[in-house]
Amino acid sequence: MKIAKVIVDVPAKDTDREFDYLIPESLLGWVEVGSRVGVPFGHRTVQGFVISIADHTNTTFKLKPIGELLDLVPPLSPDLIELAGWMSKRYASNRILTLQAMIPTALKGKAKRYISVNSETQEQSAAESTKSKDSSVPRSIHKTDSVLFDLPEDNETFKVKNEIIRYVRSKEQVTLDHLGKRYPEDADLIKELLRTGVLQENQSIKDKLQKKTLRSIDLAVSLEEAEAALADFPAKGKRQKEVLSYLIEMSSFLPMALKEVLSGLQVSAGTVKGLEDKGLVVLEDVEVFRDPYKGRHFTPTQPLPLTLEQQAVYQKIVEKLDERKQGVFLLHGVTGSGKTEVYLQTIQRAIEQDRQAIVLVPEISLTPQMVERFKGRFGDQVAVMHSRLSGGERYDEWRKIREGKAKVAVGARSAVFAPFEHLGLIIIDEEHETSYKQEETPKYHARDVAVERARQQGAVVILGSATPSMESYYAARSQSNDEFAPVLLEMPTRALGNELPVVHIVDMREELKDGNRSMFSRALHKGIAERIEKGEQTVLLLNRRGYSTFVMCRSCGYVATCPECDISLTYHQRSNNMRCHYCGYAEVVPEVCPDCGSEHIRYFGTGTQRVEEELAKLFPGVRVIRMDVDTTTEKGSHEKLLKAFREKKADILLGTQMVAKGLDFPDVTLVGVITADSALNLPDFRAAEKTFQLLTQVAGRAGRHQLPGEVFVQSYTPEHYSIVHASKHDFNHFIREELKHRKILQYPPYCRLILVTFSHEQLPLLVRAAENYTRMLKEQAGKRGQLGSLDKFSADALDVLGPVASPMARLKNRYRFQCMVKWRGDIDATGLVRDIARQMEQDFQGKDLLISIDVDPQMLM
Ligand SMILES: Nc1ncnc2c1ncn2[C@@H]1O[C@H](COP(=O)(O)OP(=O)(O)OP(=O)(O)O)[C@@H](O)[C@H]1O
Ligand SMILES: [Zn+2]
Ligand SMILES: [Zn+2]
Repeated sequence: MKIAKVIVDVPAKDTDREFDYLIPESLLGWVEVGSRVGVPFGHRTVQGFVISIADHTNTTFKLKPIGELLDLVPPLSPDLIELAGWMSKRYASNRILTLQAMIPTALKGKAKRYISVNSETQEQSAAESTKSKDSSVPRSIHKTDSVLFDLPEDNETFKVKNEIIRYVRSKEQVTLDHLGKRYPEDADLIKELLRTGVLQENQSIKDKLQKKTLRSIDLAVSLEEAEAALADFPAKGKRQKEVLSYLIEMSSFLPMALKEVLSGLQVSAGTVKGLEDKGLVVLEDVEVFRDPYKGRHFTPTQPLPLTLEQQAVYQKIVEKLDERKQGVFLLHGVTGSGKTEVYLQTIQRAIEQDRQAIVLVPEISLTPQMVERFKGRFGDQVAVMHSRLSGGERYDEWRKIREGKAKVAVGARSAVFAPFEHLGLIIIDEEHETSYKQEETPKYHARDVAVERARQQGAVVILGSATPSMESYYAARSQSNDEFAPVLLEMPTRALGNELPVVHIVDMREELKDGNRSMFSRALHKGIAERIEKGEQTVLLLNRRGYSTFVMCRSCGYVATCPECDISLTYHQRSNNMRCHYCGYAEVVPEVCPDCGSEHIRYFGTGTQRVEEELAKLFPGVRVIRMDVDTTTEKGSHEKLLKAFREKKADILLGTQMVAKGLDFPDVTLVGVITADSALNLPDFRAAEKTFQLLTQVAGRAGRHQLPGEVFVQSYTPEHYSIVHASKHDFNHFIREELKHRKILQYPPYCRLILVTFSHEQLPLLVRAAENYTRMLKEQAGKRGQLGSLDKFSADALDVLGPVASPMARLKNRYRFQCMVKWRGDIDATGLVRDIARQMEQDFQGKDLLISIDVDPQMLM
């Protein structure tokens, strides 16, 4: 009797455990660790994952059998199952949600799957056998029948394989179930055919794969013809002429959404219809979801001879790869130092060892430029996984990996789960990026998952950045008792030998004093004007993240902060006060600056749109591309905008932090940061770190090629150490100072955090629950002798701040409160926090209290 231990898809506390099911005779040999199955649960059938197989059960009930097997090849491998167990524990998350996070959405639904013969492999294997097999073996004449027909039929295995293939081909759509039943004895053969890709699983997920279209407008004639038509446009058609001229101007973005043109120019559909009647434009429904890489040609690249710095780093990594043991490296290389080339060549080595590699990049920098560098070197062996692919596209890429056709997976956070069987290398580019932390359950950090996965598989991890996170750098430097603390590798100069750009800090208080109330300082204004004249390009950064605003004095730069937590107080319009989001401290907004007495004190925040308007006023006729959440919602728009900028269709690229990363444009010689303060004053203990990173990254966009670069950073607090050190490209001094602050206030890396958020529809009940929780947590920790403030140098300690109202105090009709747990040492803080949460949820059962736990949170707002 074989028993499968199954985690079922019923995300609730009391179902978050293993359930035993009998493996029925017909599925013996098919159900494996990692299989997805349908099992009876109460009165219904639910999905589940097999996490282990045993010979006996401890249950006294009569076991129910597994109902069906959902995939012939298990979507998860045993090592991923193990990883999921580790994740649930570390992040206090439901096991089913953790397992589901590892597979593409397409596999989560009730998709209908069937088997077919893979037409590609069909020809391939036929060709291969032609090459290798001895000529006396008869070959089939019919191409369709050619698979494996070259193999001697006296071999029983091949006979059966051929029969299975013939059978599948004879049917339109054979379901998995059907095939399994028909060949009950030959599970292994079918599996092998699937694994080698001779047979493939297809699925029809109707709702997910439906194509979406968008009503779009395009020129119906060539650009020249359109320009000619514009020149002698009848005087009556002023509106039509406007539209035509706009389309000509935007020609590199065509086709574009019709509604964008209508609302942008404030014209009616009739006007556009007029142009259509004249045969100048066409309206059509354009498919919105398209494979962004389909049909694209990637120019093949060859490995570059490495610079001395690259060579030294490469050597160290390869030595570790050759040992086939876990190794973690922190590659600290300045912007333009050629980290990517190091990635490419170490991947090459992993491939030569017959192992595979994962490259994680932040979603936002997963641009074609980035993809191109990997596809250019490794061609079709690269699978790309990111959220902008449609469900079907993502499933296809995933399958390429599962079937062993891809050797390199490039993707955002979740690509860390790419189902490779012999993983050699995991690279995390821009390792300091907060987007590696998933904000929904399971709230995992891809960096930590990568390190754990590498431990399991004896693989190497490279954490690359020009501005490593405090956590990674501190771990590398202290080489603590943690045996997996990363080894620090440094590349302090640019690969092409050019200098890092000169960074000027502009004191905006001085501007105000001299009567300049504009958001552009005189220096930046002049810089932009010069670039426009010379035909060079400018990147302008306006960091405006989230909804948070703070109160600042424009005369002296004073910002109200919490006396306890040293983070900026957040302005609340409704109550006209300012609050601390860590501990709950509040005060009213002062009328005059407490520091200098000026009246120029108020809440602060500017949008990109306002900057754009101001640019148009200051530089008539200037061509600006604005890149922010509003202009990049549509798929591919991000890329289109960057392409246009690269082709020099604009003088200025203006945007939020998306313009800061990974761009490599030769003609960008000026970078301006409109106000560094909006990053510096986020209510987050990482604000200074984020500011330093952002300034360093964006400065790194200037002067990367022949032309030298120049950077202007505008600020009301120009003496702040994050700004001063960023302007000198001085990571070491910055980190020293930042660590000092962290140590005094006891923030990571000197302790770890857990954010616990409570939500409920009724406020009084919620407050009571949050208070109870905090009290219970303190009591429990006290009992264990762990409660204590962290500044008393105890090795093991736990402290609780709050509860306070969350920054987003109400969401979807639910009130939210939170408390922050700071802890350090060998104690199982996560377990404690989780156990009390479960206990409380149980006590409040039916009252709909939700408690969410975020271990090592990145977003504290
Ligand atoms: N060994 C080399 N020989 C010649 N050129 C190189 C070499 N290595 C890198 N380069 C070039 O140097 C430039 C910068 O390299 P790359 O973009 O990889 O730097 P990076 O460290 O990833 O920078 P960033 O952190 O700013 O993204 C690129 O144009 C790249 O082609
Ligand atoms: Zn002031
Ligand atoms: Zn506080």
